[in-house]
Amino acid sequence: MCCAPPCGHSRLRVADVNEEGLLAAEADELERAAEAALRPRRLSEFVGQRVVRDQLSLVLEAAIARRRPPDHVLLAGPPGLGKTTLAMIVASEVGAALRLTSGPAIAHPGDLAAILSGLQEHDVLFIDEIHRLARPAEEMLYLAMEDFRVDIVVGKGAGATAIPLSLPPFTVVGATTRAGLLPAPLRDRFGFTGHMDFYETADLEKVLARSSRLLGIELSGDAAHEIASRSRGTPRIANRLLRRVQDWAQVRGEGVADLAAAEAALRVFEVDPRGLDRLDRAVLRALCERFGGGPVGLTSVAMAVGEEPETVETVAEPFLLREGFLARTPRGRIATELAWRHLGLTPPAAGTLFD
Ligand SMILES: Nc1ncnc2c1ncn2[C@@H]1O[C@H](COP(=O)(O)OP(=O)(O)OP(=O)(O)O)[C@@H](O)[C@H]1O
Repeated sequence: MCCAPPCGHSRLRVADVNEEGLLAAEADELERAAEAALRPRRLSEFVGQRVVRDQLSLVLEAAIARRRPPDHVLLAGPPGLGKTTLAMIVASEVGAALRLTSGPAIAHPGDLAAILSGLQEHDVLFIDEIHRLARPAEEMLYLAMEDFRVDIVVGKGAGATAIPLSLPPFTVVGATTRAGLLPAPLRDRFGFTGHMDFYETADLEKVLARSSRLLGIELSGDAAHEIASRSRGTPRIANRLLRRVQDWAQVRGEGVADLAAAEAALRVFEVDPRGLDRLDRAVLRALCERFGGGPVGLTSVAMAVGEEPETVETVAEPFLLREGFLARTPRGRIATELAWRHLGLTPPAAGTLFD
């Protein structure tokens, strides 16, 4: 995605992007549109995450009864579990408008001041990747969240003055994949934190059943189970795999997403029976084959697979850790015996694995 306006990148610059870049941008856009079409709009349509759903439902019902905007909400958890979807649901359940931004898009406090001063009463401001807000913007946000006020600084140096601007009551919904990186003063300003966890296979089957109805594709129960169990506990992945199974069924199959179609499509897209994809296997292969099973630092692993450390840490690692393919130690990442065996490699002799 391009940066916020102050970065100076004009939209016309897109014309300079090579064909591959353009195709990638278009593919991203299509992917986002397909994802948006499958988003639940109300809390009652939101599958799974029972604890967070019950907690949020209470917070929202109480706010509606008091005719007040809900308390600020922080949603923490790995990517693709439904944080953006829940932020949209918060706005629609209380009948408010939703404004969207993200930590990296707010480079200067002035960017945040512009967003805050444009808010209307009861708006819901969604800040994705809130842990990536720059420190001065973060401090401005504390004041806005607590006192509904922002200080606009006019002038520079000794002559600078702060003009206080009152804001209408509003709700911040922050999303983070790295709750531990949020400074305590910011964390404390959220009245409710929802900790989102990976979904059970049965819940993902329900997500898939709903999505297949919306996509107008016939999905058999065993195909739904197969797709769900290879989706790494993540609805975004489940929906994405469903669309690839739909492609396969329509182009190579009989138009029905049955078990044979699901297995064939997942083979084409290199999603293995444990749900590991190319990046997961590349991480494990680098650990085992290049670093002898570790321990090795995140940056070295990321360089070995040609990805950003943050991508490896937030996209591949949570699943690999949870499934027991990887362990984190103070000295770095290590591949477990399961990882070696999954790749068809012989683990080092017992007792030497974690040395
Ligand atoms: N509980 C759910 N029920 C049905 N569909 C869901 C659910 N949670 C997520 N989805 C679907 O998964 C997709 C990804 O969800 P969403 O964008 O809200 O995730 P996210 O946690 O905000 O991800 P990121 O952190 O990467 O921004 C959406 O298309 C949405 O339709």
